[in-house]
Amino acid sequence: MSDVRNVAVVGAGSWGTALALHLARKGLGVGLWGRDADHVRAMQAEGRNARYLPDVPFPATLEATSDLEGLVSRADHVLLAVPSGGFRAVLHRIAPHLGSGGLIWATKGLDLDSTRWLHELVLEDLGPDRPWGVASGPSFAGELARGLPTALTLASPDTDFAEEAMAWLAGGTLRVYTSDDVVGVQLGGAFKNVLAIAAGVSDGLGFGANARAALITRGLAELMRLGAATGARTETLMGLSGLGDLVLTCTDNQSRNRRLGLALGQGQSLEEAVAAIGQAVEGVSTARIAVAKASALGVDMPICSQVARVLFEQLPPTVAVEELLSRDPKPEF
Ligand SMILES: NC(=O)C1=CN([C@@H]2O[C@H](COP(=O)(O)OP(=O)(O)OC[C@H]3O[C@@H](n4cnc5c(N)ncnc54)[C@H](OP(=O)(O)O)[C@@H]3O)[C@@H](O)[C@H]2O)C=CC1
Ligand SMILES: O=C(CO)COP(=O)(O)O
Repeated sequence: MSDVRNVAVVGAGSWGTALALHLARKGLGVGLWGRDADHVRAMQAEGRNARYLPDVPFPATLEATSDLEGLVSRADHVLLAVPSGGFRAVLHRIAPHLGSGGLIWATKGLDLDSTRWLHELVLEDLGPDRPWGVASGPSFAGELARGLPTALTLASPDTDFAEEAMAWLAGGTLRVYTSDDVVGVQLGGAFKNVLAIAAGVSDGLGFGANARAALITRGLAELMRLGAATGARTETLMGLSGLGDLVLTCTDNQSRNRRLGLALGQGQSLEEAVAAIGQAVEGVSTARIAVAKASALGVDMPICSQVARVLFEQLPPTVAVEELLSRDPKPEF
């Protein structure tokens, strides 16, 4: 039984709100920070997050706030759920105000400017003594928010902290597994978004189930090669935060990354598609990072590279697929 009573959830989008709802339903006191004061006032007045999860009312134990510094200074632990593009700035902002507890983030992505893993930013800002961990896995916000069964992996270099965090995060319909493979868990969560765009493009072009399954498995091969070059463990990439999340987001239209790909495959521009989705589509910036990592590490990532060319070089999706199919023959592994 955990003695954690108060958790600060930073980021009042879909995922932060879903996690906050889950924790509040477990009986924890949860403060949910949103950056937009008008949005926070609306959540306080309506007792729900009409912008991101309109159908799920807040329990009495969940309070929205725009006082970030006050919230994190009072919390036993902090759960960060902002998009990767805002991670660094929010981390800088909260670092001087954290209480004595740990930091967990549920962001999927890397730092675009530096292409560094988020745990490297955390170590730089919070130093070696602050316990931290990253939570990732196949988890659509709407499903967790509605109390549907979900499983995540929580990775931390500190095994005791991972077990403690698991105790207050898990329960009800959320099962949490621990891991110490912090690179593997971040790698799967981030780069599957690029592959979900690829699967969406394929389906948007009207290609069939064969093509989708090929993209998922050859995409997994790209994750494995990147993992081998960065120290991730194969079993992590075959687990919830790798294959689990890859299959989820490549096959279900709740995925915003897959929906972006569908729209591109059906002829929409990147700008039109991102605007229509209106929420974080992390695979766009992660596609740039994939190209940078593949080149810096000498890793072959043809699907991720073609996604980046479709996104940023106006390569027509049909040509991207033709080029993938006409690559030189080679052994599967
Ligand atoms: N949604 C999901 O099912 C899941 C999402 N994730 C991950 O969680 C992270 C957050 O995504 P999600 O909640 O879905 O995104 P949403 O688009 O639903 O919400 C984004 C939230 O972050 C805020 N925000 C946007 N940019 C910044 C910034 N620069 N600084 C501070 N806050 C910012 C937005 O504020 P505003 O409303 O004012 O724009 C909004 O509250 C992503 O990394 C995503 O991959 C992980 C698992 C599941
Ligand atoms: O990461 C997610 C589910 O695990 C959410 O995927 P999207 O960001 O593509 O919606």
